[in-house]
Amino acid sequence: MRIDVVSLFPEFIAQSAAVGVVGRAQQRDLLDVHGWNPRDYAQGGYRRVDDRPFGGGPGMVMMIEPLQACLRAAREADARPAPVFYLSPQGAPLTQTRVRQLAAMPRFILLCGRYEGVDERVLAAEVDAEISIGDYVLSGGELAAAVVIDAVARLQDGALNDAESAVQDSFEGDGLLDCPHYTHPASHPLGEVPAVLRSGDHAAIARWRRMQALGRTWLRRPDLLDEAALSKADAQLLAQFRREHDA
Ligand SMILES: CN(C)c1cccc(CNc2ccc(C(N)=O)cn2)c1
Repeated sequence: MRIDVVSLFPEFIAQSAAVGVVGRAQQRDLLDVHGWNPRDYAQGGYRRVDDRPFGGGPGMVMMIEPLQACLRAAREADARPAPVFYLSPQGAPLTQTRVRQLAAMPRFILLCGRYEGVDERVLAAEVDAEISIGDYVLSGGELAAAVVIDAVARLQDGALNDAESAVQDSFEGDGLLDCPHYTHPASHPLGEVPAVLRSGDHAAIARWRRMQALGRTWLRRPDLLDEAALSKADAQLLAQFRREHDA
């Protein structure tokens, strides 16, 4: 998979994509992240990339020309068609379902805004969809781009080794929150590890973990818990959790 990122700070993107799971995915040729700087496509001595907003008001707006030239260069760097996604607070909220869709694409381009954003005509002409990583404002789209890249990278086949891919089975797999996790020591002043996890009874362990995931989703994020989507076994486990919780 190839991801091209248009940003005034491409070094930020390159550095964040060089470490951890994303860096390893690149080393394994599962992913290619390329940064592009609109300033390299700005004409004139000052290499201007932003200007004052029409209609007045604070801040600056990123200009059309450098962005359009930079997007063209990024698009033409690879023969495959490339959707362009703009990271902005006005975008569609990023969900794991959306991450799975993005992770299945051969390539896409991420456009990172700075200042007050980009000229609306660029969005209309060049951007296929806007993505928001949450309802808050950052000083630039780069951190949001890094989030998208990380979430997509870990879904590439071969990116996670067995120890890490356990997480895929929980929230990412079925829309529930994760169950609690414990490791050595079994006894500690902070408390004991639940006995079931040390019982060796793998069916009971799987049931307990599922019940915990269902229960925690019910307690913390009932909006994620679509009763209809629950199997009969899930509904029974959740009912048992709620009985024990209310007891
Ligand atoms: C209107 N405005 C301030 C603005 C408009 C566009 C881009 C930016 C760059 N900052 C970002 C980008 C994304 C997110 C997110 N939530 O995904 C948060 N902040 C700011």
